[in-house]
Amino acid sequence: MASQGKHQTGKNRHFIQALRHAFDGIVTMLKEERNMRYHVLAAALVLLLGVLLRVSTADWLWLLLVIFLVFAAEFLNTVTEAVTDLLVRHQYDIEVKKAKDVAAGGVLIAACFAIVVGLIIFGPRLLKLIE
Ligand SMILES: Nc1ncnc2c1ncn2[C@@H]1O[C@H](COP(=O)(O)OP(=O)(O)OP(=O)(O)O)[C@@H](O)[C@H]1O
Repeated sequence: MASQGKHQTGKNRHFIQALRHAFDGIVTMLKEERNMRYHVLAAALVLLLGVLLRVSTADWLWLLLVIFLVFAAEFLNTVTEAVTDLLVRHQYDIEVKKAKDVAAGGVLIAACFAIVVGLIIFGPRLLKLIE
């Protein structure tokens, strides 16, 4: 394993080590990315609503799909920010702007898709409750 002091810089040697680093990545997202915490909160509310309104198995699959799409888009957004910040060290760069804006656009598209799916699944049920 390549290392700088006690810090690993090379490939993982076994599955558990890879798993630990992947877990570190998830913890970092939750600790350092405010938007990720909002996504987790929104996902928890969606799951609670799904349980309360007893949605069907097919609806659960859609809800889980959009939740994980938003999470994946946010992870890619953070990777883009980290790598581009490393490249330019906070200097303005038009290509960095493009990369960051596109990555943020990906999150926005995924979030809009999630809202549409949520409205289709929960909208009629919530309206029935109100009527
Ligand atoms: N080095 C740079 N060069 C050019 N534009 C930049 C640069 N850094 C940031 N920007 C612009 O600022 C916007 C916000 O930057 P960045 O995504 O780093 O901030 P953020 O608010 O921390 O994002 P998030 O809330 O997703 O973590 C980018 O979408 C981009 O338009």
